[in-house]
Amino acid sequence: MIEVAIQKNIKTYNGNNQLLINTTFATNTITQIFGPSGAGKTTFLKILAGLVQPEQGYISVENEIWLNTRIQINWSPQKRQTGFVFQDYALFPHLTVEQHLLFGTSDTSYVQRLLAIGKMQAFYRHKPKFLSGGQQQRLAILRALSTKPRLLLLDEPFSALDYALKQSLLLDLKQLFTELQTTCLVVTHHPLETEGWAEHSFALE
Ligand SMILES: Nc1ncnc2c1ncn2[C@@H]1O[C@H](COP(=O)(O)OP(=O)(O)OP(=O)(O)O)[C@@H](O)[C@H]1O
Repeated sequence: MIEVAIQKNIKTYNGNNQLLINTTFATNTITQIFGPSGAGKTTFLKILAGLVQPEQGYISVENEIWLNTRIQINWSPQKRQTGFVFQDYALFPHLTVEQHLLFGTSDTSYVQRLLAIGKMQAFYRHKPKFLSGGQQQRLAILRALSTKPRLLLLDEPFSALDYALKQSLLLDLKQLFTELQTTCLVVTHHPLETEGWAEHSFALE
């Protein structure tokens, strides 16, 4: 189980606001997170990854305490080892597709498997600027999986994919998550897109 209780001041165009989240997530499952634009979905994922600090908070993952501001526990992003797919992908411009994946693992057969899951075998030597938007998005997902993360945080990860590609990717990802025992939190503007795939939903008001 993942337990979260956080309070974060967020700056909006019409002043300051508070992001208050107090909930639990089941591990080894997929939870979709939705809510209106500006509600704090991206900020929440970044807090879980350790990239943004809340004013007060507690995060535990399977009884490991990642954050407890009351007693100054705050694991670094490196120690939390989450996989993260950013909305803007954050790819490395100078690395090829294959090098992106080898950055996270030295297991070359796993790299081949990831390339197959993303239908990226033909592009393994390409750098990001020679990839389409959908190919870049798939690479961002594969890179996040290259480290076999326990917790995978996806921020609008399927927005650039066509229907057929998305369906086959969703199936393959679910199989991989089961094997790796990965817990996945996925932010989406289109809950219908991941309905049926995600086992749980969480609404951020
Ligand atoms: N590190 C930060 N510290 C304080 N406020 C922040 C920080 N990062 C973002 N914000 C503010 O928090 C609010 C929520 O932003 P966020 O990107 O998390 O929303 P969102 O729900 O993901 O939105 P969208 O659906 O449009 O992507 C915004 O008003 C933003 O300006």
